[in-house]
Amino acid sequence: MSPEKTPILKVSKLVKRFGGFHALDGLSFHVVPGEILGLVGPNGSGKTTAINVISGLYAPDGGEVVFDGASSGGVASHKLVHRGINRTFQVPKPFLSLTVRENIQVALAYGGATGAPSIAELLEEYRLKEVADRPAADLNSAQQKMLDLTRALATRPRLLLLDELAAGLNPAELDWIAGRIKALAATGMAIIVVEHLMGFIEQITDRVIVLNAGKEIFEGTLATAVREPQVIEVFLGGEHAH
Ligand SMILES: Nc1ncnc2c1ncn2[C@@H]1O[C@H](COP(=O)(O)OP(=O)(O)OP(=O)(O)O)[C@@H](O)[C@H]1O
Repeated sequence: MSPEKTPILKVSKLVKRFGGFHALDGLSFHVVPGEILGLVGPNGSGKTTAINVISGLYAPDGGEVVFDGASSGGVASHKLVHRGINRTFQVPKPFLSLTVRENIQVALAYGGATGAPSIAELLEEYRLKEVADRPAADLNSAQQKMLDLTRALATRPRLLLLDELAAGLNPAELDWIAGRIKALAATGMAIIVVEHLMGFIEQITDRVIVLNAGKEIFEGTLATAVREPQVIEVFLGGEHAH
């Protein structure tokens, strides 16, 4: 990460409520181009909600999201895709009856991004070539995750949000996808990773934000985070999100 770079995303005092419950309670952070930022924290601490607000799935109830110098909070997902934000889902939802190739074709057409990778490149790079002409319904869960990633990449995001992409992958697959994610960041893409697998987070992130109850309780490297008493307490069940 180059600290002198201008952030591509700035989140300030973000609030998201569900009824009276504050899933995000004044969250602030930024990410710069080429950086891989980890969002970690116990179950229910607000990680996926943060991704959902930044990607336009939910409008914030307070605070500000600024992407590439313009306010983006409350802007619909499809508009944000065209502005350069895309994401993967904890549970991918491909068009099950379409083939893998057709799913990627739909994303390429939808994104309409100049300089987007080709279908052939995406199939090759994300190990989907062998299953290209099979319906997405036939894929195993690791392949579904890769299809979801290629769908996002087909729109050529400048900010990519990865929500538990690594969950369910075996150690060899984890190493391989860590390399792919680092290669994407090396092209200048900003990447936010939500993940429970700490080894994986340590391997790929430049910096982490630790969340608890919708607030940041730590910002820095994971190696430092795991020595912070407040972080340890939260993970071991002291002052917990629930
Ligand atoms: N659509 C929703 N309606 C009501 N409550 C919600 C909704 N989405 C999230 N929540 C609540 O907000 C809190 C934060 O959820 P969120 O999914 O962001 O946590 P998380 O840190 O991603 O957790 P996990 O690690 O388990 O995925 C939880 O208590 C959750 O139940």
